Amino acid sequence: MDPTLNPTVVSAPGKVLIAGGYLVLDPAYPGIVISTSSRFYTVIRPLTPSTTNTIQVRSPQFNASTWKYTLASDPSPKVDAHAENTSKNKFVHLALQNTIALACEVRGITPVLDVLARGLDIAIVGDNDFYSQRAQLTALGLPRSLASLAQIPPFAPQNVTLSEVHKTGLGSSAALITSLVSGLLVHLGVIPSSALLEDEGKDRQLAHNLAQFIHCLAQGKVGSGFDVAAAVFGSHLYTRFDSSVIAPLMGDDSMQPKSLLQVVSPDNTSWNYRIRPFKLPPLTRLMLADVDAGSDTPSLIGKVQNWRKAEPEKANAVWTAIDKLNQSLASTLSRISDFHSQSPGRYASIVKFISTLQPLQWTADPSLPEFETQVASEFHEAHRITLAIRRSMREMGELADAPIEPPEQTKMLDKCCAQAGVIGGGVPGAGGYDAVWVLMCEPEQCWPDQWPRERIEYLWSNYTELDVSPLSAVESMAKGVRLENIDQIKGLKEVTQIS
Ligand SMILES: Nc1ncnc2c1ncn2[C@@H]1O[C@H](COP(=O)(O)OP(=O)(O)OP(=O)(O)O)[C@@H](O)[C@H]1O
Ligand SMILES: C[C@@](O)(CCOP(=O)(O)O)CC(=O)O
Repeated sequence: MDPTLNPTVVSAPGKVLIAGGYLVLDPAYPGIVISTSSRFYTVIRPLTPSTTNTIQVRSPQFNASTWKYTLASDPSPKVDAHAENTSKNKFVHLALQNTIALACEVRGITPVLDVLARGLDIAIVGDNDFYSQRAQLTALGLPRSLASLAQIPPFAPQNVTLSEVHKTGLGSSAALITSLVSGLLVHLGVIPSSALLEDEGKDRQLAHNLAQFIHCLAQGKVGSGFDVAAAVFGSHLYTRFDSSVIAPLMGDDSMQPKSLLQVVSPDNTSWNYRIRPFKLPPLTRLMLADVDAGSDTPSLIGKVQNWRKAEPEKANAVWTAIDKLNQSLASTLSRISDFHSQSPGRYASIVKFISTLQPLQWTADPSLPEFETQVASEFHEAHRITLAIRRSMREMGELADAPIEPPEQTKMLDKCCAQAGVIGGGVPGAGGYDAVWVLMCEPEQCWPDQWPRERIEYLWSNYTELDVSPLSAVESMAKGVRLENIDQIKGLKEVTQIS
């Protein structure tokens, strides 16, 4: 098969941290991270016309976004950006440099040079959700609704450069790095393509460790890493790794690590992150919105860290209490999923029943049979815990003088969480004014205008105190990074073909 027609295509999902913001920076506390159906795609083919050792990277959704590089291999593999590139892309450059260096270490330089003999064309695109679609919707004269988002063509051009784009907080850089690094690992023969069809295994861990390190290097800091972990493994309960594992590669000579493999190897026991299985309960739906106010995440993190240093005892007490709630949320949602496994039919009918009732009424009917009462009570418990988490996060915000859930967001979230069929909601990740998440029942059928998601859409589109725009993402059922067939992803072939 002609590799130009049959490119290597790898996708990786975005993320939403629904519980554990700030706490997850400390290995003592896990976070609940949900991976999204919105993904980044990397498409790798030989370059036409073929140019030995040249790598062309294109982001066709953006203006002036093509970067060219040359691989020099003497004395060791080095990727140099062409002087005529009109901008730099540190994330892409570091991903190329380090993934190629690893491939040379694992396979030897000759097989890698063989793959690069015709040069490489790499196209990178992200689903529309990663970038705000407000301007597109306005230009098309469409209201801000899920139906309108479905009318925007896939991988729509943003008509700006990458540095000007308005991101929505789904973790574009982590998904981009994960899909690019994993795509290269497959294309250069470091891992077999079948590795990305399985959910677990050492090759997936290798992709994680390498992507995690490159993402830290590109960001110039080591965060908790939950975004890269979600891009690789899908939704899960995340406990962070100790940053000392990548310290040897984070110094000044980081472009030329001595033995990259030794550090990123899945056999390196210093990688101590923990990934515990988790997914949202069946017949529920996560809805996300981009709030056009914006917050500076590093400044929020700085304030929380300063407060923790200044008042360690109080901070530990607050964090212990929040962690207890976060863990109860995870176990309550998992118990709800177990009820579904026990009796999918009865589970479906109780979800339909509570979808039209406000949380207060879920457990009020004494005539419900025991199983249905138990399921409804667990849903109510999840509702109660999400409210308690929000209260505690607000308390932390007040103590640290950081607007983690600012009053405007509280007002809107309270309205969302009081709707019939809504389980809970919050400000994802570091919080602030950027975004909100809401979890609701999504029954198999419903009377017209009775879907919880329609109520939330209606509320958001008529909300005047904040500028709220829904995203189309739901939870990714396909877990983390995966191999794709270009013909099965709508619009991908057209947007990535070489013009
Ligand atoms: N489509 C793309 N093509 C190439 N590089 C991209 C693309 N999207 C993002 N990037 C890279 O990722 C960088 C943005 O990373 P940054 O860490 O600022 O975003 P982020 O925090 O992941 O954003 P968000 O969570 O809001 O999506 C860009 O400067 C660019 O280098
Ligand atoms: C505050 C923090 O815990 C979460 C930030 O999440 P987000 O980028 O706002 O989705 C930082 C981190 O985990 O790296």
